[in-house]
Amino acid sequence: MLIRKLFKFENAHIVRNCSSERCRSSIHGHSYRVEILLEANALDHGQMVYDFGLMKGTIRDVIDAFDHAICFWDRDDTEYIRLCKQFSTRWIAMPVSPSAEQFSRIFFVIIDALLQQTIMANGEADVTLHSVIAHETDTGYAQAFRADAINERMGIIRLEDIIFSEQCQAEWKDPDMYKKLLSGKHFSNPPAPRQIEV
Ligand SMILES: Nc1nc2c(c(=O)[nH]1)N=C([C@H](O)[C@H](O)COP(=O)(O)OP(=O)(O)OP(=O)(O)O)CN2
Repeated sequence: MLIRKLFKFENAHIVRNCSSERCRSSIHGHSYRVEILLEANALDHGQMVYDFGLMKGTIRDVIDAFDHAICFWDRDDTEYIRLCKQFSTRWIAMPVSPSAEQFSRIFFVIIDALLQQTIMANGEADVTLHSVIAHETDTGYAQAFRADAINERMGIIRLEDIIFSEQCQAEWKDPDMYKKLLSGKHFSNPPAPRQIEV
């Protein structure tokens, strides 16, 4: 079974080398909508694949880091990158260009790692990330599956190569969240509620 939760953020970028002239040569913004699709073959004690409320922890935080931020490819012009950092306290450096396709891959890689490092507490069984859909506009989106996230031909995405500015990190509930993710630490879901006999 699949479940899906929608998140939203506003973000600015340039996508170098693309065919659309406006897109490659002018900083512009989008109201992104990101759909996170989780999959499981069994249900937890609440008879859910994964409580939507749990997705409003580290998963929501990491997506919210992109809100009101500028994203740039770390191979972009060094002066452009310097100015992004100078004029925006919220920025994210990415090892790939910020197209819708790469946003969906980036979110897949981060959220997959978050889920794998999360200790489940309410009987959730084999919950995995199925795919991530990044809507850049009302009319265009990209969907990344596992085979896309881990695909050298699309560019290698390592967690350590995604850099969040200090301000982005400071606004997380746990400012050390990404450092913990990088160091393989575990995240704990809230303790299971007392089971009600029915
Ligand atoms: N496959 C992709 N194509 C384009 C991307 C992308 O990420 N992946 N990005 C862009 C630009 O960022 C652009 O701003 C969005 O393009 P487009 O959909 O053409 O935008 P419009 O606002 O013109 O959308 P309409 O709904 O068609 O008016 C370009 N291409």
